[in-house]
Formats: sequence, structure tokens, C-alpha cells
Amino acid sequence: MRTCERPGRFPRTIAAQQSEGAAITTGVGAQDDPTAAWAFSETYLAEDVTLLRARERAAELGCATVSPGTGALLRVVAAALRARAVVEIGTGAGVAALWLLRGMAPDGVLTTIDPESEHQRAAKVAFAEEGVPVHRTRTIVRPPLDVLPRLSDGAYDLVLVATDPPAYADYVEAAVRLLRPGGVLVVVDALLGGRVADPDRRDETTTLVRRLAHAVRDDERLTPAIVPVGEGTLLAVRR
Ligand SMILES: C[S@@+](CC[C@H](N)C(=O)[O-])C[C@H]1O[C@@H](n2cnc3c(N)ncnc32)[C@H](O)[C@@H]1O
Repeated sequence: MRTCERPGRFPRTIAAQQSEGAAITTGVGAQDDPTAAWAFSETYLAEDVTLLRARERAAELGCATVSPGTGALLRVVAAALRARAVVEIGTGAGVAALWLLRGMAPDGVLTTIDPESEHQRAAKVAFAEEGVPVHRTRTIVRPPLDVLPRLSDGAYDLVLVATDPPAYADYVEAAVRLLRPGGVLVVVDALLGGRVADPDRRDETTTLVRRLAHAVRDDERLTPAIVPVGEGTLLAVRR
């Protein structure tokens, strides 16, 4: 029988490994360097001057941003969905927003929420430099939990959660309500750069994010996956 396995690289199928209770081997062999693979995926697409300037403003504000690889993934998801209605929780200086807007339908509207007016101002500068028509962004300077209940149920193609981890669970619940069937939830920092995968890391933030990953995995309303890009990116399709 022909198999799709490459000799010496995938010695057994994943199903066979699982049935034997063995550790799962992946496409990265022992001789390969996963750090180099990660670095390649993060630099696969170069960022242009508008994104780099948005990153500079974020650094000046001490505001974290999504990685270039995560940004590219966001653009792909937005483009695959032909997204016309997107919510971002945690605008920052607008780096993720720029990637999203580049993937969304030309008439798509990004609603982006952040309690910090300075961050929102920086994001607006980025949108202006990008030449984004003003009607394509709704920037809301408020605590997201005040705003999210006012947004329509089942009306959004994509919801991005990109804030501080302690608030994730509330935002994910709101996102599930906002998404249409087939819409996609994205949560950044879902592996906290690897801490979530380490069972010995039991600090409050790591435990919280690990619990969230398990809750999303077990939520029957969602079809999830975690992609090891950036600090780890959780994706889930609303059923
Ligand atoms: C990591 S930054 C967002 C980065 C942005 N999405 C990007 O990649 O360019 C997180 C943002 O969340 C905001 N934030 C912090 N705590 C928050 C909270 N509890 N709820 C909502 N936003 C919060 C901060 O003001 C900050 O701008």
C-alpha cells in the first residue's frame, strides 16, 4: 500500500503514535531547528514602512504588538472570510488593525476598542498613513466590557482578542456571541511564548491562559486550533 509518509521523517502515522500512547513526532525532525523554522515564518513576509512606523509608535508607548507572522495570519483569515465586519479588542498602536484591514473586503469595517486614548490616537495616525477611508474604522475609547454588550449578536466575521490575558475569558465569551456561524475568533498570546505548554509553569497568568485554551477546546460552539506563531495564536470557528 502506498503511504504519504516520507521515509525517515514520519516513521509512523500520527494515528499509530496516538494509539500506542507515544509522543507525537512532527514534521520537524531532531536534526532540524524549530527556532529557525519559527524565525523563517516570522520574516516570511517583510513589513512595509507603514507597519514599521506603527511598530515604532507602539514601542514609544510601551505597547506590545502582534508579531509579523501573526499579522500575516490575521490578513489571511480576514481575506479568506472576505470579512466585512471585524471587532478588535485591544487596538494598541494599530499594527494588527493594519494587517486586518489589508485582508478585509474593501468596504469592510473594523470596530476596534481600547481603553487607552493615547493608543487609539497612535492607531488613527497609522490608519491615516495607510490611507484607510475614515468610514472603514470605528475606534472606540472605552473599556471593552462596556462596549461589547452593545454590539449586535451574530453580526461579525472575525473577532480578535489582543489585550492583557486576565480579561481574555470575558472577551472570548463576548466574541462567541458576536460571531456569525463560520466566523472566526482569534486570541493572541495563547501560548505565552511557550509557558502555557510547560506544566511546571503555574503562575496566575499562565494558568489562566492555559484554562482558556482548554475551555475553548471543549466549547461545543467552536472548532479550535492553536498555531505556534507569535506568542501562540488560538483560532476557533464559530459553528
Ligand atoms: C498588546 S496591545 C494590542 C496590540 C494590537 N492589537 C496590535 O497588535 O497592534 C494591548 C492593548 O490592550 C489594551 N488593554 C489593556 N488592558 C485591557 C483590558 N483589560 N481590556 C481591553 N484592553 C486592554 C491596552 O491599552 C493595549 O493598547
